[in-house]
Amino acid sequence: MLKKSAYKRVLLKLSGEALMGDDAYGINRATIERMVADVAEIKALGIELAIVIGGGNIFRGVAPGAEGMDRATADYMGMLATVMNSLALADAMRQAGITARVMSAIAIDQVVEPYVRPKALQYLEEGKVVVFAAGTGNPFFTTDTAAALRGAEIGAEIVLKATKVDGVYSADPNKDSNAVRYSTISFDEALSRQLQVMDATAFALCRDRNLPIKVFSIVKPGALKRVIMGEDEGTLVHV
Ligand SMILES: Nc1ncnc2c1ncn2[C@@H]1O[C@H](COP(=O)(O)OP(=O)(O)OP(=O)(O)O)[C@@H](O)[C@H]1O
Ligand SMILES: O=c1ccn([C@@H]2O[C@H](COP(=O)(O)O)[C@@H](O)[C@H]2O)c(=O)[nH]1
Repeated sequence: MLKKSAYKRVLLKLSGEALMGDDAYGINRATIERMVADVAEIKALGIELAIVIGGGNIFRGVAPGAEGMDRATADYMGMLATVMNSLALADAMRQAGITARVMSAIAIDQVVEPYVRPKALQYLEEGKVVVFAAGTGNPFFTTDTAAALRGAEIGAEIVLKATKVDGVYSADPNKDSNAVRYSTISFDEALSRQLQVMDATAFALCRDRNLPIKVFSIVKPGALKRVIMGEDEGTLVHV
C-alpha cells in the first residue's frame, strides 16, 4: 500500500542563505532547482503547502553591510530581498509545472499580489502553493517569525524549518564541534537555553499556538520527504 503523508497542510520555511549554494551571494540556479524538486516530491503526495523563504542570501537588517544604517530601513531592504527570492522560487516552480502564487506583506501591487488571508486559504484549497513574501511586513522581525505567524494563520499542522543544519543542537554546530543534536526539545527548553537556530519570537508564537516546528537540513537529499512522511529526521520542537 502507498504510504500517506503525515500532514495535510504545512508551512515550509526555506532558508534564504541556503539559496546561495556554493556562491558568495544571491541565487544559485542548481540549488533553487534542487529545492523545487524536493517541493515537487512532497506536493505530489497531495499536501497543501505554503512557503516562507528567507532573505539572508541577499540582505539582512543586521548584516555587516547594513552597519550604520537606520535599522528599520535596513529591515525593509531585507523584506524586499525575500520578495526577490519568493518571485524566483515561484518562477522556478512554474518551470517545474507547479502552480504557485506569491503574496506580499508589503504592498507592491505591480509586482506581486498583497497578502489577504481568505485568498491564501482559497489558493491552498485549490492545491496551489502559496509563497508568503516580505516577512511579517514589519521591521525588527525575521522570516522565521513570519513562518510561525502565517503557519498559525492558515491552520498549518506544523512549521518545517529547512535550513543548513540538520536539527537543533545544544550550541551552534558551526561554531562548537562538541554540540549535540536533540531529536526533540520543548519550546520552553529551547527558549531557556537561548538556542539561536530560530529567534525567540518564532518559538514563543508557535508555543502559544501549540504549533510544532521541525528543524531539518535542506541540503540533505530526501530529508524533506522523510519529514513529511513522519519519519525520524531533524529535531521536533514541541509544547
Ligand atoms: N543551537 C543551534 N542549533 C542549530 N543551529 C544553530 C544553533 N544556534 C545557532 N545555529 C545556527 O542557526 C543557523 C540557521 O538559522 P538562520 O536563521 O541563520 O538561517 P536560515 O533560517 O537558514 O537562513 P535565512 O534567514 O536566510 O532564511 C544555522 O546555520 C546554525 O549555524
Ligand atoms: O518580518 C520580517 C522579516 C524579515 N525582515 C528583514 O528581512 C531580513 C531577511 O530575513 P531573514 O529571516 O533574516 O532571512 C531580516 O534579517 C530582516 O532584516 C524584517 O524586518 N521583518
